[in-house]
Amino acid sequence: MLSLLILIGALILGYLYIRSTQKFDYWEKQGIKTRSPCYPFVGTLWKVWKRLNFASEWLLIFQVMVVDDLKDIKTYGKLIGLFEGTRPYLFCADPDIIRDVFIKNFDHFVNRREAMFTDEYMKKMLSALQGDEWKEARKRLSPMFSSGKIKNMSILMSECAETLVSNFKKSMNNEGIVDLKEHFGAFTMDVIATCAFGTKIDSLGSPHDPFVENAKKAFLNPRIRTPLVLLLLIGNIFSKRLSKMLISNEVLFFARVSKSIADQRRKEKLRERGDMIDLLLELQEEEQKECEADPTKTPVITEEFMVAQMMIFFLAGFDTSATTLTMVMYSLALNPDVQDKVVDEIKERVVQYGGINHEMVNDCPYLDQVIQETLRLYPPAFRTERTCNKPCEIRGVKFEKGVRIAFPIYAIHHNPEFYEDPEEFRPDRFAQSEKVLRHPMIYLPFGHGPRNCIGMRFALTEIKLALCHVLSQLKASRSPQTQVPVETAPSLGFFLPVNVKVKLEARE
Ligand code: HEM
Repeated sequence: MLSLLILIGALILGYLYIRSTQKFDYWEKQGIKTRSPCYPFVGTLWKVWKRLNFASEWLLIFQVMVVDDLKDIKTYGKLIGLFEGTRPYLFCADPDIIRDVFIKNFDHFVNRREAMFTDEYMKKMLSALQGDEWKEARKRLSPMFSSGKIKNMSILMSECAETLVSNFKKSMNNEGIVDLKEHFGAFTMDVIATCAFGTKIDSLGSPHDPFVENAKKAFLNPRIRTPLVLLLLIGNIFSKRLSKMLISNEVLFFARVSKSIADQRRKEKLRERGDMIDLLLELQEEEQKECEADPTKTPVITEEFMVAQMMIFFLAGFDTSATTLTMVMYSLALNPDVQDKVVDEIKERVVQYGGINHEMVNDCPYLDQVIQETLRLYPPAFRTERTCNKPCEIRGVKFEKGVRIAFPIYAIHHNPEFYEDPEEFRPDRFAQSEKVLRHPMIYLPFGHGPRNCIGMRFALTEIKLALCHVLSQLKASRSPQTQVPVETAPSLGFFLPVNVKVKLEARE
Protein backbone atom coordinates (compact mmCIF):
# COMPACT_ATOMS: atom_id res chain seq x y z
CA MET A 1 0.00 0.00 0.00
CA LEU A 2 2.80 2.37 1.02
CA SER A 3 4.73 1.66 -2.16
CA LEU A 4 1.58 2.34 -4.21
CA LEU A 5 1.17 5.70 -2.48
CA ILE A 6 4.84 6.55 -3.11
CA LEU A 7 4.42 5.58 -6.75
CA ILE A 8 1.30 7.76 -7.15
CA GLY A 9 3.08 10.64 -5.37
CA ALA A 10 6.10 10.27 -7.66
CA LEU A 11 3.87 10.20 -10.75
CA ILE A 12 2.04 13.36 -9.65
CA LEU A 13 5.33 15.12 -8.90
CA GLY A 14 6.77 13.99 -12.24
CA TYR A 15 3.68 15.27 -14.07
CA LEU A 16 3.81 18.63 -12.27
CA TYR A 17 7.55 18.87 -12.98
CA ILE A 18 7.00 18.27 -16.70
CA ARG A 19 4.09 20.75 -16.81
CA SER A 20 6.09 23.42 -15.02
CA THR A 21 9.19 23.07 -17.19
CA GLN A 22 7.77 22.27 -20.63
CA LYS A 23 7.94 25.89 -21.82
CA PHE A 24 11.45 26.51 -20.53
CA ASP A 25 12.91 26.28 -24.05
CA TYR A 26 10.55 29.07 -25.29
CA TRP A 27 13.29 31.70 -25.54
CA GLU A 28 16.26 29.45 -26.37
CA LYS A 29 14.33 28.17 -29.43
CA GLN A 30 14.26 31.76 -30.65
CA GLY A 31 17.96 32.33 -30.03
CA ILE A 32 17.38 34.40 -26.87
CA LYS A 33 19.37 33.38 -23.79
CA THR A 34 17.41 32.44 -20.66
CA ARG A 35 18.72 33.94 -17.46
CA SER A 36 19.94 31.34 -15.02
CA PRO A 37 19.01 29.86 -12.63
CA CYS A 38 15.60 28.78 -13.94
CA TYR A 39 13.85 26.25 -11.69
CA PRO A 40 10.62 24.25 -11.95
CA PHE A 41 7.52 26.00 -10.54
CA VAL A 42 9.24 29.35 -9.86
CA GLY A 43 11.09 29.91 -13.15
CA THR A 44 13.65 32.72 -12.97
CA LEU A 45 11.82 34.36 -10.06
CA TRP A 46 13.95 32.20 -7.80
CA LYS A 47 16.75 34.72 -8.16
CA VAL A 48 14.58 37.52 -6.80
CA TRP A 49 13.22 35.36 -3.99
CA LYS A 50 16.68 34.20 -2.94
CA ARG A 51 17.90 37.77 -2.57
CA LEU A 52 15.19 38.59 -0.09
CA ASN A 53 16.43 38.55 3.47
CA PHE A 54 13.26 37.95 5.45
CA ALA A 55 14.85 38.80 8.78
CA SER A 56 15.90 42.40 8.37
CA GLU A 57 16.48 44.25 5.12
CA TRP A 58 13.93 41.96 3.57
CA LEU A 59 13.32 43.70 0.34
CA LEU A 60 16.34 44.19 -1.84
CA ILE A 61 14.08 44.44 -4.82
CA PHE A 62 15.72 47.69 -5.92
CA GLN A 63 19.04 45.86 -6.01
CA VAL A 64 17.56 42.93 -7.90
CA MET A 65 15.47 44.88 -10.37
CA VAL A 66 17.77 47.80 -11.03
CA VAL A 67 21.41 47.06 -10.40
CA ASP A 68 21.02 43.47 -11.59
CA ASP A 69 19.06 44.63 -14.66
CA LEU A 70 22.18 46.54 -15.69
CA LYS A 71 24.49 43.60 -15.01
CA ASP A 72 22.14 41.28 -16.89
CA ILE A 73 22.27 43.51 -19.98
CA LYS A 74 26.08 43.21 -19.89
CA THR A 75 25.97 39.42 -19.42
CA TYR A 76 23.11 38.40 -21.70
CA GLY A 77 22.47 41.34 -24.05
CA LYS A 78 19.45 43.56 -24.57
CA LEU A 79 16.96 40.68 -24.78
CA ILE A 80 16.80 38.19 -21.92
CA GLY A 81 14.42 35.26 -21.56
CA LEU A 82 12.77 34.97 -18.14
CA PHE A 83 9.96 32.89 -16.62
CA GLU A 84 7.51 34.03 -13.98
CA GLY A 85 6.63 30.59 -12.71
CA THR A 86 5.89 28.90 -16.05
CA ARG A 87 4.92 32.03 -17.99
CA PRO A 88 7.49 33.31 -20.54
CA TYR A 89 8.57 36.86 -19.82
CA LEU A 90 10.92 38.88 -22.01
CA PHE A 91 13.27 41.46 -20.56
CA CYS A 92 13.76 44.01 -23.33
CA ALA A 93 16.25 46.88 -23.52
CA ASP A 94 16.28 47.01 -27.33
CA PRO A 95 14.96 50.43 -28.47
CA ASP A 96 13.60 49.19 -31.82
CA ILE A 97 11.59 46.39 -30.21
CA ILE A 98 10.44 48.80 -27.51
CA ARG A 99 9.10 51.14 -30.20
CA ASP A 100 7.34 48.29 -32.02
CA VAL A 101 5.66 47.06 -28.84
CA PHE A 102 4.71 50.47 -27.46
CA ILE A 103 3.55 52.03 -30.73
CA LYS A 104 3.63 50.07 -34.01
CA ASN A 105 2.14 46.82 -32.65
CA PHE A 106 0.18 48.46 -29.85
CA ASP A 107 -2.97 46.48 -30.68
CA HIS A 108 -1.09 43.31 -29.72
CA PHE A 109 0.16 44.78 -26.44
CA VAL A 110 -2.69 46.87 -25.07
CA ASN A 111 -2.47 45.64 -21.48
CA ARG A 112 -0.14 45.54 -18.53
CA ARG A 113 -0.34 42.45 -16.32
CA GLU A 114 -3.83 41.51 -15.12
CA ALA A 115 -4.99 43.35 -12.03
CA MET A 116 -4.30 41.55 -8.82
CA PHE A 117 -7.08 43.52 -7.17
CA THR A 118 -10.47 42.14 -6.30
CA ASP A 119 -11.73 45.32 -4.65
CA GLU A 120 -14.57 46.90 -6.66
CA TYR A 121 -12.77 50.26 -6.85
CA MET A 122 -9.19 49.09 -7.38
CA LYS A 123 -10.05 46.86 -10.31
CA LYS A 124 -11.68 49.78 -12.14
CA MET A 125 -8.55 51.96 -11.97
CA LEU A 126 -7.34 53.04 -15.42
CA SER A 127 -3.97 51.35 -14.92
CA ALA A 128 -5.66 48.01 -14.18
CA LEU A 129 -8.26 47.98 -16.98
CA GLN A 130 -7.79 45.65 -19.94
CA GLY A 131 -8.55 45.71 -23.69
CA ASP A 132 -11.63 47.53 -24.94
CA GLU A 133 -12.66 48.55 -21.43
CA TRP A 134 -9.31 50.35 -21.05
CA LYS A 135 -9.57 51.95 -24.53
CA GLU A 136 -13.01 53.41 -23.79
CA ALA A 137 -11.95 54.62 -20.33
CA ARG A 138 -8.74 56.23 -21.61
CA LYS A 139 -10.65 57.99 -24.40
CA ARG A 140 -13.12 59.38 -21.86
CA LEU A 141 -10.45 60.46 -19.34
CA SER A 142 -7.86 61.99 -21.69
CA PRO A 143 -9.64 65.37 -22.02
CA MET A 144 -9.18 65.81 -18.25
CA PHE A 145 -5.46 66.21 -18.91
CA SER A 146 -5.67 68.68 -21.82
CA SER A 147 -3.52 71.79 -21.45
CA GLY A 148 -6.62 73.97 -20.88
CA LYS A 149 -7.80 71.82 -17.95
CA ILE A 150 -4.29 71.66 -16.48
CA LYS A 151 -4.00 75.43 -16.81
CA ASN A 152 -7.15 75.76 -14.65
CA MET A 153 -5.74 73.32 -12.10
CA SER A 154 -2.39 75.16 -12.07
CA ILE A 155 -4.06 77.89 -9.99
CA LEU A 156 -4.80 75.30 -7.28
CA MET A 157 -1.25 73.92 -7.61
CA SER A 158 0.28 77.39 -7.15
CA GLU A 159 -1.61 77.84 -3.88
CA CYS A 160 -0.03 74.58 -2.64
CA ALA A 161 3.41 75.78 -3.83
CA GLU A 162 3.05 78.91 -1.68
CA THR A 163 2.33 76.70 1.35
CA LEU A 164 5.38 74.60 0.40
CA VAL A 165 7.70 77.63 0.44
CA SER A 166 6.28 78.82 3.73
CA ASN A 167 6.72 75.35 5.28
CA PHE A 168 10.33 75.21 4.01
CA LYS A 169 10.98 78.59 5.62
CA LYS A 170 9.57 77.38 8.96
CA SER A 171 11.80 74.27 8.88
CA MET A 172 14.94 76.32 8.09
CA ASN A 173 15.38 77.22 11.80
CA ASN A 174 17.51 74.13 12.24
CA GLU A 175 20.62 75.63 10.53
CA GLY A 176 18.67 75.52 7.31
CA ILE A 177 18.80 71.71 7.06
CA VAL A 178 15.57 70.32 5.63
CA ASP A 179 14.30 66.91 4.58
CA LEU A 180 13.33 67.38 0.93
CA LYS A 181 11.18 64.27 0.59
CA GLU A 182 9.12 65.16 3.64
CA HIS A 183 8.31 68.62 2.24
CA PHE A 184 7.76 67.64 -1.37
CA GLY A 185 5.71 64.62 -0.26
CA ALA A 186 3.46 66.99 1.69
CA PHE A 187 3.23 69.32 -1.33
CA THR A 188 2.22 66.60 -3.81
CA MET A 189 -0.31 65.25 -1.30
CA ASP A 190 -1.79 68.75 -0.98
CA VAL A 191 -1.93 69.01 -4.79
CA ILE A 192 -3.73 65.70 -5.25
CA ALA A 193 -6.07 66.49 -2.34
CA THR A 194 -7.10 69.78 -3.90
CA CYS A 195 -6.98 68.80 -7.61
CA ALA A 196 -8.49 65.32 -7.35
CA PHE A 197 -10.50 65.24 -4.13
CA GLY A 198 -11.56 68.89 -4.00
CA THR A 199 -10.15 69.11 -0.45
CA LYS A 200 -7.77 71.88 0.59
CA ILE A 201 -5.22 70.69 3.15
CA ASP A 202 -1.78 71.52 4.53
CA SER A 203 -0.57 68.01 5.18
CA LEU A 204 2.71 69.06 6.82
CA GLY A 205 1.05 71.61 9.08
CA SER A 206 -1.92 69.33 9.95
CA PRO A 207 -0.57 65.78 10.18
CA HIS A 208 -3.64 64.63 12.17
CA ASP A 209 -6.17 65.67 9.56
CA PRO A 210 -8.15 62.45 8.77
CA PHE A 211 -7.37 62.88 5.06
CA VAL A 212 -3.62 63.01 5.75
CA GLU A 213 -3.63 60.15 8.25
CA ASN A 214 -5.62 57.88 5.91
CA ALA A 215 -3.56 58.84 2.88
CA LYS A 216 -0.34 57.90 4.67
CA LYS A 217 -1.77 54.56 5.77
CA ALA A 218 -3.36 53.76 2.42
CA PHE A 219 -0.73 54.91 -0.03
CA LEU A 220 2.47 54.42 1.94
CA ASN A 221 1.25 50.99 3.02
CA PRO A 222 4.16 48.79 4.17
CA ARG A 223 2.06 45.71 3.45
CA ILE A 224 2.50 46.26 -0.26
CA ARG A 225 6.25 46.10 0.30
CA THR A 226 6.39 42.51 1.58
CA PRO A 227 7.94 39.53 -0.22
CA LEU A 228 4.41 38.08 -0.44
CA VAL A 229 3.88 40.41 -3.37
CA LEU A 230 6.12 38.12 -5.41
CA LEU A 231 3.54 35.36 -5.19
CA LEU A 232 1.20 37.63 -7.11
CA LEU A 233 3.61 37.43 -10.01
CA ILE A 234 3.37 33.66 -10.24
CA GLY A 235 -0.31 33.33 -10.87
CA ASN A 236 -3.92 33.81 -10.06
CA ILE A 237 -4.25 31.00 -7.51
CA PHE A 238 -2.84 33.30 -4.85
CA SER A 239 -3.92 36.65 -6.23
CA LYS A 240 -7.41 36.99 -4.85
CA ARG A 241 -6.57 36.16 -1.25
CA LEU A 242 -3.33 38.09 -1.22
CA SER A 243 -4.76 41.21 -2.78
CA LYS A 244 -7.33 41.32 0.06
CA MET A 245 -4.52 41.10 2.60
CA LEU A 246 -2.32 43.65 0.92
CA ILE A 247 -4.83 46.37 0.09
CA SER A 248 -5.66 48.38 3.18
CA ASN A 249 -9.04 49.40 4.56
CA GLU A 250 -8.06 53.06 4.56
CA VAL A 251 -8.57 52.97 0.81
CA LEU A 252 -12.30 52.84 1.55
CA PHE A 253 -11.99 56.14 3.41
CA PHE A 254 -11.13 57.76 0.07
CA ALA A 255 -14.00 56.05 -1.64
CA ARG A 256 -16.35 57.62 0.93
CA VAL A 257 -14.70 61.08 0.68
CA SER A 258 -14.91 61.20 -3.12
CA LYS A 259 -18.48 59.92 -3.19
CA SER A 260 -19.71 62.45 -0.67
CA ILE A 261 -18.01 65.37 -2.46
CA ALA A 262 -19.41 64.25 -5.81
CA ASP A 263 -22.93 63.95 -4.30
CA GLN A 264 -22.65 67.40 -2.76
CA ARG A 265 -21.52 69.02 -6.01
CA ARG A 266 -24.34 67.32 -7.90
CA LYS A 267 -26.87 68.53 -5.38
CA GLU A 268 -25.60 72.07 -5.27
CA LYS A 269 -24.77 72.14 -8.98
CA LEU A 270 -21.39 73.68 -8.09
CA ARG A 271 -18.74 73.46 -10.81
CA GLU A 272 -16.34 76.29 -10.27
CA ARG A 273 -13.12 74.73 -8.95
CA GLY A 274 -12.20 73.06 -12.25
CA ASP A 275 -10.76 70.10 -10.31
CA MET A 276 -10.93 66.44 -11.24
CA ILE A 277 -14.26 65.82 -9.47
CA ASP A 278 -15.83 68.63 -11.54
CA LEU A 279 -14.31 67.20 -14.71
CA LEU A 280 -15.49 63.65 -13.95
CA LEU A 281 -18.99 64.94 -13.20
CA GLU A 282 -18.99 66.81 -16.51
CA LEU A 283 -17.90 63.64 -18.32
CA GLN A 284 -20.60 61.64 -16.54
CA GLU A 285 -23.31 64.10 -17.56
CA GLU A 286 -22.14 64.09 -21.18
CA GLU A 287 -22.17 60.31 -21.16
CA GLN A 288 -25.66 60.20 -19.63
CA LYS A 289 -26.93 62.33 -22.52
CA GLU A 290 -25.25 60.00 -25.04
CA CYS A 291 -26.81 56.97 -23.36
CA GLU A 292 -30.27 58.57 -23.38
CA ALA A 293 -29.92 59.25 -27.11
CA ASP A 294 -28.61 55.71 -27.78
CA PRO A 295 -29.99 53.18 -25.23
CA THR A 296 -27.68 50.40 -26.60
CA LYS A 297 -24.69 52.22 -25.04
CA THR A 298 -23.45 51.02 -21.65
CA PRO A 299 -22.24 53.82 -19.35
CA VAL A 300 -18.53 53.71 -18.47
CA ILE A 301 -18.44 56.53 -15.92
CA THR A 302 -20.20 54.88 -13.02
CA GLU A 303 -19.82 55.84 -9.35
CA GLU A 304 -17.18 53.10 -8.82
CA PHE A 305 -15.32 54.21 -11.94
CA MET A 306 -15.08 57.81 -10.71
CA VAL A 307 -13.82 56.81 -7.28
CA ALA A 308 -11.34 54.36 -8.83
CA GLN A 309 -9.77 57.08 -11.01
CA MET A 310 -9.35 59.44 -8.07
CA MET A 311 -7.55 56.65 -6.23
CA ILE A 312 -5.20 55.87 -9.12
CA PHE A 313 -4.40 59.54 -9.57
CA PHE A 314 -3.35 59.49 -5.93
CA LEU A 315 -1.48 56.17 -6.12
CA ALA A 316 0.30 56.98 -9.38
CA GLY A 317 0.80 60.69 -8.95
CA PHE A 318 1.69 61.47 -5.37
CA ASP A 319 4.98 59.71 -4.67
CA THR A 320 6.29 59.80 -8.25
CA SER A 321 6.06 63.60 -8.41
CA ALA A 322 7.46 64.01 -4.87
CA THR A 323 10.44 61.82 -5.79
CA THR A 324 11.12 63.86 -8.92
CA LEU A 325 11.00 67.16 -7.03
CA THR A 326 13.24 65.77 -4.30
CA MET A 327 15.82 64.53 -6.77
CA VAL A 328 15.81 67.80 -8.79
CA MET A 329 16.54 69.86 -5.65
CA TYR A 330 19.11 67.34 -4.45
CA SER A 331 20.89 67.43 -7.83
CA LEU A 332 20.81 71.24 -7.85
CA ALA A 333 22.29 71.35 -4.34
CA LEU A 334 25.17 69.18 -5.57
CA ASN A 335 25.60 71.18 -8.81
CA PRO A 336 25.62 74.91 -7.91
CA ASP A 337 26.50 76.04 -11.46
CA VAL A 338 23.42 74.34 -12.85
CA GLN A 339 21.32 75.84 -10.04
CA ASP A 340 22.58 79.37 -10.82
CA LYS A 341 21.71 78.92 -14.49
CA VAL A 342 18.17 77.71 -13.72
CA VAL A 343 17.57 80.50 -11.23
CA ASP A 344 18.74 83.14 -13.76
CA GLU A 345 16.26 81.73 -16.28
CA ILE A 346 13.42 81.68 -13.74
CA LYS A 347 14.10 85.28 -12.63
CA GLU A 348 14.17 86.51 -16.22
CA ARG A 349 10.86 84.78 -17.03
CA VAL A 350 9.16 86.02 -13.87
CA VAL A 351 9.88 89.60 -15.00
CA GLN A 352 8.78 88.82 -18.56
CA TYR A 353 5.45 87.19 -17.51
CA GLY A 354 4.79 89.36 -14.46
CA GLY A 355 4.89 86.42 -12.00
CA ILE A 356 4.87 82.63 -11.81
CA ASN A 357 2.04 81.11 -13.81
CA HIS A 358 1.19 78.30 -16.23
CA GLU A 359 2.57 80.08 -19.33
CA MET A 360 5.71 81.23 -17.55
CA VAL A 361 6.73 77.78 -16.24
CA ASN A 362 6.21 76.28 -19.68
CA ASP A 363 8.64 78.77 -21.18
CA CYS A 364 11.74 77.76 -19.19
CA PRO A 365 13.75 75.46 -21.51
CA TYR A 366 16.73 75.02 -19.21
CA LEU A 367 14.49 74.13 -16.25
CA ASP A 368 12.90 71.57 -18.56
CA GLN A 369 16.33 70.10 -19.35
CA VAL A 370 17.14 69.85 -15.63
CA ILE A 371 13.89 67.97 -14.96
CA GLN A 372 14.45 65.64 -17.93
CA GLU A 373 17.98 64.81 -16.81
CA THR A 374 16.75 64.16 -13.26
CA LEU A 375 14.05 61.82 -14.59
CA ARG A 376 16.72 60.02 -16.60
CA LEU A 377 19.04 59.55 -13.61
CA TYR A 378 16.29 58.78 -11.10
CA PRO A 379 13.17 57.52 -12.90
CA PRO A 380 10.52 57.10 -10.17
CA ALA A 381 9.11 53.99 -11.89
CA PHE A 382 12.05 51.76 -12.78
CA ARG A 383 10.21 49.25 -14.96
CA THR A 384 7.01 49.05 -16.98
CA GLU A 385 5.42 46.12 -18.80
CA ARG A 386 3.01 44.95 -21.46
CA THR A 387 1.23 41.61 -21.92
CA CYS A 388 0.73 40.18 -25.41
CA ASN A 389 -3.02 39.92 -26.08
CA LYS A 390 -2.79 38.72 -29.74
CA PRO A 391 0.04 36.52 -31.09
CA CYS A 392 2.57 38.32 -33.25
CA GLU A 393 6.19 38.41 -34.39
CA ILE A 394 8.42 41.46 -33.89
CA ARG A 395 11.88 41.63 -35.42
CA GLY A 396 12.12 37.82 -35.38
CA VAL A 397 10.80 37.38 -31.82
CA LYS A 398 7.56 35.37 -31.57
CA PHE A 399 5.10 36.38 -28.88
CA GLU A 400 2.27 34.04 -27.87
CA LYS A 401 -0.85 35.37 -26.20
CA GLY A 402 -0.13 35.85 -22.47
CA VAL A 403 3.64 36.37 -22.81
CA ARG A 404 4.80 39.40 -20.84
CA ILE A 405 7.48 41.89 -21.78
CA ALA A 406 9.33 44.13 -19.31
CA PHE A 407 11.06 47.42 -20.13
CA PRO A 408 13.80 48.16 -17.57
CA ILE A 409 13.50 51.95 -17.59
CA TYR A 410 16.26 52.54 -15.02
CA ALA A 411 18.72 50.17 -16.67
CA ILE A 412 18.07 51.72 -20.11
CA HIS A 413 18.65 55.24 -18.72
CA HIS A 414 21.92 54.11 -17.11
CA ASN A 415 23.28 52.10 -20.03
CA PRO A 416 26.65 53.63 -21.13
CA GLU A 417 25.89 52.48 -24.66
CA PHE A 418 23.02 54.98 -24.73
CA TYR A 419 24.31 57.77 -22.46
CA GLU A 420 27.97 58.73 -22.10
CA ASP A 421 29.03 58.73 -18.40
CA PRO A 422 25.48 57.79 -17.43
CA GLU A 423 25.95 58.38 -13.68
CA GLU A 424 26.76 62.07 -14.23
CA PHE A 425 24.13 64.78 -13.91
CA ARG A 426 24.36 66.74 -17.18
CA PRO A 427 21.22 68.66 -18.18
CA ASP A 428 22.91 69.65 -21.48
CA ARG A 429 22.19 66.13 -22.77
CA PHE A 430 18.61 67.35 -23.18
CA ALA A 431 19.44 70.41 -25.26
CA GLN A 432 17.40 70.06 -28.47
CA SER A 433 20.56 69.65 -30.62
CA GLU A 434 21.70 66.61 -28.55
CA LYS A 435 18.27 65.12 -28.02
CA VAL A 436 17.50 64.73 -31.71
CA LEU A 437 20.57 62.53 -32.14
CA ARG A 438 19.25 59.86 -29.75
CA HIS A 439 16.75 57.04 -30.27
CA PRO A 440 13.48 58.29 -28.69
CA MET A 441 12.89 54.96 -26.96
CA ILE A 442 15.91 55.20 -24.69
CA TYR A 443 14.14 57.81 -22.57
CA LEU A 444 11.09 56.33 -20.84
CA PRO A 445 10.30 58.01 -17.49
CA PHE A 446 6.61 58.18 -18.44
CA GLY A 447 6.54 55.09 -20.67
CA HIS A 448 5.52 55.60 -24.31
CA GLY A 449 2.73 55.15 -26.84
CA PRO A 450 -1.04 55.16 -26.31
CA ARG A 451 -0.71 53.61 -22.84
CA ASN A 452 1.90 56.00 -21.49
CA CYS A 453 1.43 58.02 -18.29
CA ILE A 454 -1.86 59.92 -18.61
CA GLY A 455 -0.75 62.29 -15.83
CA MET A 456 2.52 63.37 -17.49
CA ARG A 457 1.49 66.95 -18.24
CA PHE A 458 -0.17 67.31 -14.87
CA ALA A 459 3.00 66.09 -13.13
CA LEU A 460 5.34 68.30 -15.15
CA THR A 461 3.22 71.39 -14.49
CA GLU A 462 3.07 70.71 -10.77
CA ILE A 463 6.84 70.04 -10.65
CA LYS A 464 7.73 73.19 -12.60
CA LEU A 465 5.42 75.42 -10.57
CA ALA A 466 6.84 74.10 -7.29
CA LEU A 467 10.43 74.55 -8.47
CA CYS A 468 9.86 78.09 -9.73
CA HIS A 469 8.27 79.10 -6.42
CA VAL A 470 10.97 77.45 -4.29
CA LEU A 471 14.05 78.37 -6.36
CA SER A 472 13.09 82.01 -6.79
CA GLN A 473 13.13 82.40 -2.98
CA LEU A 474 15.49 79.74 -1.65
CA LYS A 475 18.98 78.49 -2.43
CA ALA A 476 19.86 74.82 -1.90
CA SER A 477 23.36 73.60 -1.07
CA ARG A 478 25.13 70.50 0.13
CA SER A 479 25.26 70.06 3.93
CA PRO A 480 27.22 67.63 6.12
CA GLN A 481 23.98 65.62 6.32
CA THR A 482 23.58 65.31 2.54
CA GLN A 483 24.18 61.68 1.63
CA VAL A 484 25.94 60.88 -1.63
CA PRO A 485 24.74 58.61 -3.16
CA VAL A 486 21.22 59.13 -2.02
CA GLU A 487 19.66 56.63 0.40
CA THR A 488 16.70 54.64 -0.93
CA ALA A 489 13.92 52.67 0.77
CA PRO A 490 13.00 49.16 -0.36
CA SER A 491 10.07 49.10 -2.76
CA LEU A 492 8.55 47.01 -5.49
CA GLY A 493 8.98 48.84 -8.77
CA PHE A 494 9.52 52.39 -7.49
CA PHE A 495 12.60 54.45 -6.73
CA LEU A 496 12.01 55.80 -3.21
CA PRO A 497 14.63 58.24 -1.88
CA VAL A 498 14.65 58.78 1.89
CA ASN A 499 16.45 61.13 4.32
CA VAL A 500 17.35 63.49 1.50
CA LYS A 501 18.70 66.45 3.45
CA VAL A 502 20.14 69.68 2.04
CA LYS A 503 20.77 73.14 3.38
CA LEU A 504 18.36 75.91 2.35
CA GLU A 505 18.90 79.64 2.72
CA ALA A 506 16.88 82.66 1.65
CA ARG A 507 17.94 84.35 -1.60
CA GLU A 508 18.75 88.07 -1.53
C1 HEM B 1 6.90 62.43 -12.27
C2 HEM B 1 5.73 61.88 -12.10
C3 HEM B 1 5.27 60.62 -12.78
C4 HEM B 1 5.99 59.63 -13.37
C5 HEM B 1 7.50 59.52 -13.51
C6 HEM B 1 5.03 58.65 -13.88
C7 HEM B 1 5.37 57.50 -14.56
C8 HEM B 1 4.47 56.61 -15.10
C9 HEM B 1 4.83 55.43 -15.86
C10 HEM B 1 6.25 54.97 -16.19
C11 HEM B 1 3.68 54.83 -16.22
C12 HEM B 1 3.56 53.56 -17.08
C13 HEM B 1 3.54 53.98 -18.55
C14 HEM B 1 3.65 52.84 -19.53
O1 HEM B 1 3.45 51.68 -19.15
O2 HEM B 1 3.96 53.12 -20.73
C15 HEM B 1 2.57 55.60 -15.69
C16 HEM B 1 1.24 55.28 -15.86
C17 HEM B 1 0.22 56.01 -15.30
N1 HEM B 1 0.32 57.20 -14.61
FE1 HEM B 1 2.02 58.19 -14.19
N2 HEM B 1 3.77 59.08 -13.58
C18 HEM B 1 3.86 60.28 -12.92
C19 HEM B 1 2.82 61.06 -12.46
C20 HEM B 1 1.48 60.76 -12.61
C21 HEM B 1 0.38 61.61 -12.16
C22 HEM B 1 0.54 62.98 -11.50
C23 HEM B 1 -0.77 60.94 -12.46
C24 HEM B 1 -2.21 61.36 -12.25
C25 HEM B 1 -2.62 62.54 -11.90
C26 HEM B 1 -0.40 59.68 -13.09
C27 HEM B 1 -1.29 58.73 -13.53
C28 HEM B 1 -0.94 57.59 -14.22
C29 HEM B 1 -1.91 56.61 -14.68
C30 HEM B 1 -3.42 56.67 -14.45
C31 HEM B 1 -1.20 55.63 -15.36
C32 HEM B 1 -1.78 54.41 -16.07
C33 HEM B 1 -2.16 54.82 -17.51
C34 HEM B 1 -2.91 53.75 -18.30
O3 HEM B 1 -2.82 52.56 -17.96
O4 HEM B 1 -3.58 54.13 -19.27
N3 HEM B 1 0.97 59.62 -13.17
N4 HEM B 1 3.07 56.69 -15.02
